[in-house]
Amino acid sequence: MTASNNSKTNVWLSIYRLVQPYKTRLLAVFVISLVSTAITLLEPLIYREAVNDIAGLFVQKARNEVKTEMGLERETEEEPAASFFRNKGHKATEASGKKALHHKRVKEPHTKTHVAPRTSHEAFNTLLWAIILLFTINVLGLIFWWIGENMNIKLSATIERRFIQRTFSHVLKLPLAFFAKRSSAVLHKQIDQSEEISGTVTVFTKNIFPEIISLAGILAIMFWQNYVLALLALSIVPFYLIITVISTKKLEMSLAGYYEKWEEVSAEMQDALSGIKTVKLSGAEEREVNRLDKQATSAYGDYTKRSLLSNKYTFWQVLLTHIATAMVLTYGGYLALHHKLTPGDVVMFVAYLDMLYTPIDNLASIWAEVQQNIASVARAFTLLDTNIEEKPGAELLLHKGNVEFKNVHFGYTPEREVLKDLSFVAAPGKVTAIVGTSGAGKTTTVDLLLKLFEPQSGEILIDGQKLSALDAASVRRNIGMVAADGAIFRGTLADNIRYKKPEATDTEVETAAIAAGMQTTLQRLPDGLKTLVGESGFGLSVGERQRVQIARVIVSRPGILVMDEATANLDYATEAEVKNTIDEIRKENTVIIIAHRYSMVRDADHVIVLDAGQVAEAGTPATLIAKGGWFADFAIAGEDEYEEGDAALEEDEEDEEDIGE
Ligand SMILES: Nc1ncnc2c1ncn2[C@@H]1O[C@H](COP(=O)(O)OP(=O)(O)OP(=O)(O)O)[C@@H](O)[C@H]1O
Repeated sequence: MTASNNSKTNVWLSIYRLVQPYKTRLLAVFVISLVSTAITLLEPLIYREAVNDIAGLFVQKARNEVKTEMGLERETEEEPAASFFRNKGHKATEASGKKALHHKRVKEPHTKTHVAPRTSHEAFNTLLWAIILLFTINVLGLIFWWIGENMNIKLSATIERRFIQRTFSHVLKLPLAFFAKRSSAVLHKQIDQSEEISGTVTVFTKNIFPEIISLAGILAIMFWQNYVLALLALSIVPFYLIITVISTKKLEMSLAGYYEKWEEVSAEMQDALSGIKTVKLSGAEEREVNRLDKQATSAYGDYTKRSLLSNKYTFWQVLLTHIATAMVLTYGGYLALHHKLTPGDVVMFVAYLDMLYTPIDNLASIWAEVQQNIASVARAFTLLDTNIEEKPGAELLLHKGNVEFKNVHFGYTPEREVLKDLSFVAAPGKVTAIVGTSGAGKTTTVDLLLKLFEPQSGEILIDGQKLSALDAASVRRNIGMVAADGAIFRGTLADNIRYKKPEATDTEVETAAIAAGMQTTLQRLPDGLKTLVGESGFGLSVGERQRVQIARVIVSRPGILVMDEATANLDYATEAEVKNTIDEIRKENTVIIIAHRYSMVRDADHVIVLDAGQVAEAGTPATLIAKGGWFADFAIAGEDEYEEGDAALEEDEEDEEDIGE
């Protein structure tokens, strides 16, 4: 089996697993769709009876004319309407009753080669019954279609919902390294294949299986009625199937690239829209449009090529059906002229022929559609096939929160080691600061602590428990992380603050907000904590967004607090407020601070200076300043900046006082 066949089998297996819980409902949709399709198979049989009875009227007329010529008694004809009312049990006149009784005779049946004579009232009756039956069949078919369609819609919605839930929940559990290589827009499109999946599933129960069964029914009736005509009608089918198979294969081949290009187009748009401010400030609108245009032109090119190819095959398919109809009409007409077939049989055959190609046509187009859907559904299933690397482990039993890195080596890629033999301890009840040049590996260090990545060698311990053996979720529950780029979600400010601890009370949320220095923000907002914050925390300044994140961590009362550039966007006054909160927290917790600003680490208990993934200096701020190394320079530069900031702050306060006076 080739790789592509193998992956296709996997997709079908995955689809099967997905729909298995809905077997009974799928079966019900199938049976109802089958009834609504199968019921219409009776139509041509009714046409035949009606056409033959009307033809029988002419036979009767011809017979009477011959009898008149020969001087024999004519068979009396009755007014059709009178006959109808009589048959329906209405009171007819005594005379007409007697007349009817007199003419009551056994209806001679039509045979394959002979149309039996019919009186006007017999032909009228048949016509009337044919109309009633055709109407009833169509209405019943419509009712079954309606019921089936309603059931199908509900089932599709359930399958779509289950599929999107499964894929989304799986993707959320994937390790962070997985997301680093992918655009979120592409991922979003890959996850959202719900319509295609339900379309693929229900097309089987609603269309494919009922169409196949009706096809078998039509063939059986055709062969039963006249196998020569049936064979003639079918002589075209092999050619039709060859075209269908070729077209499906060719159209399918062009699909994978086509989908990839579309994902690129939407990723391109999302990138530009999410970075709209940068786009505008860089005057890059035109460039972005041109970039999109290039991607879109290529995607549309593929789309057009595919559609033109599809039209070409449709043309040949339809032409073949016309040829088949012409052949059946010619031979059927010939047989009818030679009294070897009744006109009703010919009409019936043409009607069945029409019905025969409809399911073949439908099956071909449905199959092409399924192939199309499968290609995109396969992309979603590849996501599901991506292994959840976050292995389950033991629950972290947090005691005091002692963090220890022991000879840790780590690299994002095998070629480059980012952390080299890193060892340090962050003790409980103390603030440990990690500083160093940009790219030294500070964020990587805390990402390893949060189990977002696994070290290649060495060990990380929390209260003596090996991180590698612990459950990632339980580790993250116990560590509060405030990052510079943390997200604000759509919802109220309070919802955002209790994101890590949904059960937090309103008072807890409010206390945390105040501890994070949000008092002024809350006074400014009309609804306070109930204020809705939009996408990406729209309506909040960068500093305010950072304070929300600090409050989020404070409310969750983590045993270990990690702040990665958490106060970078705060003014010195707010930073001082946050530091007071940290001072409170540090009494019982382990605090790790990563900062580029000296003011944030000057009161730390222990400082680690990282340089190219290694500890270059370590000790208290005072000892490191005394040593006169990198930290000493950092402190001097930081003090100057802090004093400037302080002076600016004092000036602002004085100005405000002046205005107040
Ligand atoms: N997902 C990633 N894939 C590959 N390399 C990465 C990834 N994330 C970071 N790096 C690289 O690892 C190195 C350390 O990055 P890290 O973010 O830990 O540095 P940092 O000290 O926190 O820097 P900064 O102070 O600028 O935030 C950098 O050279 C960076 O380019």
